[in-house]
Amino acid sequence: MNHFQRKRGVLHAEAVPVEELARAYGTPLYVYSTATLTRHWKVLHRSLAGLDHLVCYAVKANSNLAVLSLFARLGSGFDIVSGGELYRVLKAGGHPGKVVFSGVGKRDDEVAFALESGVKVLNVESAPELARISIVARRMGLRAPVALRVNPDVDPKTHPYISTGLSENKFGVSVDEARRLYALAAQDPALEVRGVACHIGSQITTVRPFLDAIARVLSLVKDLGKQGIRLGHVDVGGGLGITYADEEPPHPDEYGRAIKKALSRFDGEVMLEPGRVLVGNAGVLVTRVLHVKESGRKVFVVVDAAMNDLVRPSYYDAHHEIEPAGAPRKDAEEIVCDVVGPICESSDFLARKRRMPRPVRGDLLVVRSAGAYGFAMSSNYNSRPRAAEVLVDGDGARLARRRETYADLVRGETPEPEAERFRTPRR
Ligand SMILES: Cc1ncc(COP(=O)(O)O)c(C=O)c1O
Ligand SMILES: N[C@@H](CCCC[NH3+])C(=O)O
Repeated sequence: MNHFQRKRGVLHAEAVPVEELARAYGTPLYVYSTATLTRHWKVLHRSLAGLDHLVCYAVKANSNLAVLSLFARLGSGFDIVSGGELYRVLKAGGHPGKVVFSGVGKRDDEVAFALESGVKVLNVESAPELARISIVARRMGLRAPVALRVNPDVDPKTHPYISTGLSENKFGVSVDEARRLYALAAQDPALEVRGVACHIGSQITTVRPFLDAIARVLSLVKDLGKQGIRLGHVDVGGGLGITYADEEPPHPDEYGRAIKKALSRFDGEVMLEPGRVLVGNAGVLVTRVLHVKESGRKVFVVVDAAMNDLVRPSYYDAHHEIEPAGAPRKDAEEIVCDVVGPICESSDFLARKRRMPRPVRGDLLVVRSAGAYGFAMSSNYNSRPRAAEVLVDGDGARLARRRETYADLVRGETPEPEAERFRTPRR
């Protein structure tokens, strides 16, 4: 369920017509719904009721401060993959004790920042990383709370770029290696073994791969218990898919209940790292039509949003529904077109071979399901300032991040006289 619905033919974000938001904030524009974000988080949280659990929202999906602060107020934890994400979570009022730090490569300064902030746990993805974290913690006179991210070698049947739980992927350690590393970590005074984590991929549309992964993780937990290594939590990662077109992923409630059942006998805390399922359908990208260009037999609808604003179609050939924000024009002919941006790459498209009523210059189009990995993956390519983001709440909206200005684009590019100069040390 999301709160982007048509009323009298006009698309609304909650009670606000999207056209009004575009007039007020300009395009391209990301619009998020507070009601949808809240509802999604609560549904997942409640589906695990009765189980000691923590929902750690995966910040990478949408790291807007207003979104993070909304989740923080709901009591959410956070899954981060960089020092920058930790900084954002803290700025947004997130509790460091509910933060899990994932990722295959953490710099020493990022590990130190996490340890001094008091994060809940660092998910460790290799033997050298475990050794390095131990060194940093020892230097700081601290014990680092760690979990190993196990790669359970199950096929999540998703796009290869976002599959992470196969042995050929760079993520995590095998179950066998985990056994060896837990034994090492348990002996290391600079490390405190807290739990185990796994994350098998993203946009997964059946429960089965999650359950297979959990079964493997639980068998590891049992074996370690026999060796006297008790794990206090199991983190099942994120990855639950959403409907972009005709996918039929399990409802978050069904997914939550399945996880709860699979882990009902586990005596400890269960953690989740959902990203897309919480924010994906809570956001849209609004863009204005610049031209309708006919070229031979092809029709290109040229809009003011581009691959720098939403890279998913170019990058994964991902499908996003696109529809007019206003009431459909009665006399408009149906066309098959490519919806493209102004960037000089042929891969700059938001949709290809898409059937829609022929728009005219100035019309607003809404790209659906853009709340996850939308703005978060945007860039300044072609020196395009990044779009504004607004958070709608009932019949109002507030700016969650202002549109970048041209000045923002060159900020940090120091003019020559003050430029920091690097000198090679004298030999
Ligand atoms: C370690 C980790 N946790 C959580 C997530 C969130 O995934 P999703 O947005 O598919 O829920 C990801 C991204 O796939 C991830 O790499
Ligand atoms: N960026 C991907 C998801 C990656 C998940 C991160 N581990 C997407 O847009 O679908």
